[in-house]
Amino acid sequence: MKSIVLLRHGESLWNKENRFTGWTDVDLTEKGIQEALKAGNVLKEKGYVFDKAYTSYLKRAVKTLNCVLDRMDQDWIPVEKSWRLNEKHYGMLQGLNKSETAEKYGDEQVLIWRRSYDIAPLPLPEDDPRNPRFDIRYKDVPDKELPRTESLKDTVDRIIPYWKEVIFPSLKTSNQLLVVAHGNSLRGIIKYLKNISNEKIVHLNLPTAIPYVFEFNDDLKLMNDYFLGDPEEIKKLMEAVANQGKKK
Ligand SMILES: O=C(O)[C@H](O)COP(=O)(O)O
Repeated sequence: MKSIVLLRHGESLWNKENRFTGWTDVDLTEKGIQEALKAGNVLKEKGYVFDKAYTSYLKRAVKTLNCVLDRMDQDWIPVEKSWRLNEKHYGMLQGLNKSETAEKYGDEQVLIWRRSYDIAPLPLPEDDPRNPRFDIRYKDVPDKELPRTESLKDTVDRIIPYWKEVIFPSLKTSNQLLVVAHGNSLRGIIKYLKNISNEKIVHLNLPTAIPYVFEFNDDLKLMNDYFLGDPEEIKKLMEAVANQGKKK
């Protein structure tokens, strides 16, 4: 069986402060580093040997990947970074506290901004210094492809071509691949892989740094998917993520 392991980064500073992050490049907390190292231990214990890893341009994902590979003593494997694996762009919500935003606009509106398939938060103004066009790391990305906000659909539209053209085809010549990315960019990939409806995807909340394994047969057909960890604990972590967008 071939497998692709999807992993959300460990806790970031803004996860800890419960702020919308999106494309803001915040670092991991100490807890986030420990979570990433733990994920590395789990993958090592299960005997994973990755042929290649993929991650985003954001340091919380890059550093999580580095911690995982360090723990596995697989620091040497080829790694490809792509802006296409970045988190959903959260537009004008970036930096705001999620539960304060729920106090102001209501839980339901925040759920729409966080989890609906095709509704995006208000965009950053064109001249906002946070517009990715002013960030040197995106200098090779055509301006029209750089978001100032995104719905999950927009995220899927930029990520799935990369999945189909780069990540998935490399499974033909590999056995195990690792993708370290973000809560919503991974929700987009999972929606595509499992053909989850626009309505059902609202309820998927990914915990930080819990490996999610997708197994494929030799014809690259998806056979099985499961998290590595205690199901009860994972359920609680998922509920905690869902609750981050509610009033206190
Ligand atoms: O960008 C963010 O704020 C997080 O990475 C994901 O947040 P969410 O769970 O609120 O979508």
